[in-house]
Amino acid sequence: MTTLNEAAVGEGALTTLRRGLRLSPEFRAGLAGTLLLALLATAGRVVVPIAVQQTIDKGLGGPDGPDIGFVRTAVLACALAVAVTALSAYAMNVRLYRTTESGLATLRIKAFRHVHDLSMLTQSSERRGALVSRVTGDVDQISQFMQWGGLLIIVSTGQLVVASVLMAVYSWPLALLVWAAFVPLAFALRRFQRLISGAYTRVRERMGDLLAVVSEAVVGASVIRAYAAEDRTARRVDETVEEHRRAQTRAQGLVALTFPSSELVAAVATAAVVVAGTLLGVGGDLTAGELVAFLFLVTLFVSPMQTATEVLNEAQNAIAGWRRVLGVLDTVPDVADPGGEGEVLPRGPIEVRFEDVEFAYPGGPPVLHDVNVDIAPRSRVAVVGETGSGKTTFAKLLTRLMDPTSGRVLVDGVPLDRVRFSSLRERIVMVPQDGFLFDATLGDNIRYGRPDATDEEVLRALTELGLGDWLEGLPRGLDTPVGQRGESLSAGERQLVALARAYIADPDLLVLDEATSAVDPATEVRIQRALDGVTRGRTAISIAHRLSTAEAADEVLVFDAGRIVQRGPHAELVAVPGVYADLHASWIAQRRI
Ligand SMILES: Nc1ncnc2c1ncn2[C@@H]1O[C@H](COP(=O)(O)OP(=O)(O)OP(=O)(O)O)[C@@H](O)[C@H]1O
Repeated sequence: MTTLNEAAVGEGALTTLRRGLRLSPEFRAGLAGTLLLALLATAGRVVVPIAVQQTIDKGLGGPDGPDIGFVRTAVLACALAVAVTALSAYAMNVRLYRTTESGLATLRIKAFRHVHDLSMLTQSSERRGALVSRVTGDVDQISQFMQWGGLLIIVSTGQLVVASVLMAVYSWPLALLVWAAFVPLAFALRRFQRLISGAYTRVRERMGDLLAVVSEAVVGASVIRAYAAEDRTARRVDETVEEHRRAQTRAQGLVALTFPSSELVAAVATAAVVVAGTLLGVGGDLTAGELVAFLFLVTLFVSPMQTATEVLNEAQNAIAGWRRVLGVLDTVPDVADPGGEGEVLPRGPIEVRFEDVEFAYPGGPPVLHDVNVDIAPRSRVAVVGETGSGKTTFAKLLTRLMDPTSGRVLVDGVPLDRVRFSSLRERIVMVPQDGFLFDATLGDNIRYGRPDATDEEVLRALTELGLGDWLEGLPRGLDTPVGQRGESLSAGERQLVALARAYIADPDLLVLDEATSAVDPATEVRIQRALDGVTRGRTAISIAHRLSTAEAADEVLVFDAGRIVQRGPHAELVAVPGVYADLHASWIAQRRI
């Protein structure tokens, strides 16, 4: 399996919501308490209309004239209710923020760990940045809904129900009038909501385009300058900014339409209530207090309607976010750690064996065929071949960055997929062509190979690799910052750091993908010296791009179109016509250039 599992995309919104909520148990913890507070906060709002009605009808318009004592009691009760409402709303929000933040933190950690567990193959087949956005952007979308929208749906529904019931209690004909006015609005809002959701999907797509164009322009700045393509690039950036602006304006225009339409319906409903209420009042079916209270209730009834579109939108976004996060979590890692049940390799130089190994990248043709090879412990092997012949694929299978399509890879007689990851990563280390450096000091980057190494150990390692003089030449020694991706160092120096990092990790099998970048003669000598030091005494398999590595190796494996076509020491191979002799000839020719 290489791409992320998208099964969640096809499932219903409620199933996604249920599965999403289950991922963060914190959301459920204390939910009953939060709901109780929400209920209090909602109930408190209807106290004011009731108090106003009682004050008008009984306090001011009572049969014996105004009753100041009653008014005072009503006002005090009202103030108390408002205070309880405010406190409940505060407590509810605090609880809500706490539970959602810890729930989302759990979700982020789960998603991030899982991304980490996915094989290199799955990771690299995803669009760059898409995996990161699933852990960040998508979780943020869920966060907005959980902190605001989710509860608002509950509170608003509660408010709608309570307001409706009270309106019906005061006067059911007036209540019917209000509902009749709002039914068409509810349908219109549903339609609006679909349009808005579509418009915001386009805004997000345009935003994605914009980010891609801008980041490409920043990352590729030197190429853009070299080809004097500033104007072309600026035009492309301008166009994507303009498209994003247009999409955003359209979406906001639609949102802006929803508010006046509900305002308009609310005004019509209020006017109708005033006219019909007055007529009912004249007929003796409604008191002045009841009419005023009813008007308050209409306001309470309207506000959930006004926020409904936005809340529904948030809900849709959150469900889309959960679907994408679930897509990550549903993807089963194809290179799985056998964990505690797996085997731990004993220390000592490793023997490697490939048995009938075939490999094809997903959806592609086979790129390794019938690879059978034994590599003795402590031997230095050079892997050579034309570009695309399968050397890197061979190295990735050897370090279990992926598993063979068929056949087995064994280390010290144990199938690689039976070895615990912790043991595997400790015993087998790969130095990739571009040994990624982190934005930290030189010392920290070397220590990445063994975090508990002291400065003395790092210094000793550098000296043993013959790099003491290089270090002395650096102004701040081990404290020299290497910059982002190590860009403050030269390409050759970055290779030296990568070698020192591997050396300090002290593996028993070293897999090296030699860098192809040309370096100055002094650095070349240092790299050569460091390479000798780092491979000495261990099994070392190098994808060789330099003649010297092949010459120094105990054995050379020659790959051609995914097969090992020749193997043996350099001197033997170079003496017979074949792929190696041709390769050797081209190396020699290059040297002369
Ligand atoms: N991630 C991938 N997805 C699909 N095909 C791939 C992938 N990586 C490599 N290939 C294909 O597999 C074949 C072998 O590639 P590989 O990288 O192993 O060759 P190589 O000998 O290491 O080449 P080079 O010396 O240029 O690094 C090539 O045909 C390549 O196109």
